[in-house]
Amino acid sequence: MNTTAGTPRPDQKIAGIFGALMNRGQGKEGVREGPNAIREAGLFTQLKECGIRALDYGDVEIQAVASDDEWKKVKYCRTVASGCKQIAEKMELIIKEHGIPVMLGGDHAAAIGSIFGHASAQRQLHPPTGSSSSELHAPLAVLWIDAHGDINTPLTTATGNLHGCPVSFLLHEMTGYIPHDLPGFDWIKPCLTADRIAYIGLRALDQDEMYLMEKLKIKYFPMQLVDQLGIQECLKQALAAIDPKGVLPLHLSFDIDALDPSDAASTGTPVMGGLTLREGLQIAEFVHKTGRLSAMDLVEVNPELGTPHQRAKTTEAACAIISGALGKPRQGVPFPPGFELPLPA
Ligand SMILES: NC(=[NH2+])NCCC[C@H](N)C(=O)O
Ligand SMILES: [Mn+2]
Ligand SMILES: [Mn+2]
Repeated sequence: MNTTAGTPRPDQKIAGIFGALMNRGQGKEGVREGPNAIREAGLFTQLKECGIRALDYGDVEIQAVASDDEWKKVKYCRTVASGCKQIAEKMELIIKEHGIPVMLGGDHAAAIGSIFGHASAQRQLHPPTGSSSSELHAPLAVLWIDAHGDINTPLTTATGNLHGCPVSFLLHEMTGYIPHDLPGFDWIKPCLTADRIAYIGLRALDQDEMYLMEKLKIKYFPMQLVDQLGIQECLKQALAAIDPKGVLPLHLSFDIDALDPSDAASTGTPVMGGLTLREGLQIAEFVHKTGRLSAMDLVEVNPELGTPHQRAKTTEAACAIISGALGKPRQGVPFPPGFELPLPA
């Protein structure tokens, strides 16, 4: 290894990486092994090689709440709710310590906690000015990369899986759709308006989700638009919609199933016809380039699914996307300012 590798770049915030061992937002247990599989695939080494500083904040264990019976159709709502609360606290801690939290999932229900925690921290850093719009939403915008909309409500979900519902808990416009007596979730308050979230990669919206997207005028770029416009144009338009002035801290919530199963098969709800890894990397790099990445999720890696080869590809893709979002240049290892290659004496 050459001596420039690992030279920390002082201009950069430290990434605070933690595992959210959430596996009750859907039925496949192995997704709680996602964070360790991503670590084992070499995430920290890769970051270090590029001079990107990162700290491992350990894991948030999800404690099973006793007698967590289904509420109507919804499965494990008390367990998911209490896990998300801990995740929110972890996010706040990392942001208070001036880091960029990177949540490794776990299933996407964990994003209820990560985005709520991110929003609370931003609110504390930038208290509302008293205007009605600043009261309404915390200063942040969310880019949601996914095959799915994850905007089902506890009443409309067909599967009862909360990983298909996180966005409905976060939007002010959805308040009326969240039942008051849903056990465990009394702590969660919406923290975003629908104009602050955009989606890329969609190809499996449920009927009610499609209705909500249209009704709330959410900006979304399904796969056919990615094909028609190209990923760069989708990114430009998505960010212009959620952050027209280009000033907001950004939360990148990346579900690995946004990628095509040929690049990321080890995930619980794969859908054909997805983003290429290269499009995924362009998303990560685009967000990095704004200089406003403030937190990210990389969720739904389930190393117990697929062949060993598919598992290796999926975890490698996850590492590459995280590294890209944190500033790894795709061409290789960067050299620090002032570096000169020694000549032979
Ligand atoms: N985060 C995910 N992979 N979500 C998949 C959701 C699938 C389906 N729409 C559901 O609500 O159950
Ligand atoms: Mn998904
Ligand atoms: Mn998702």
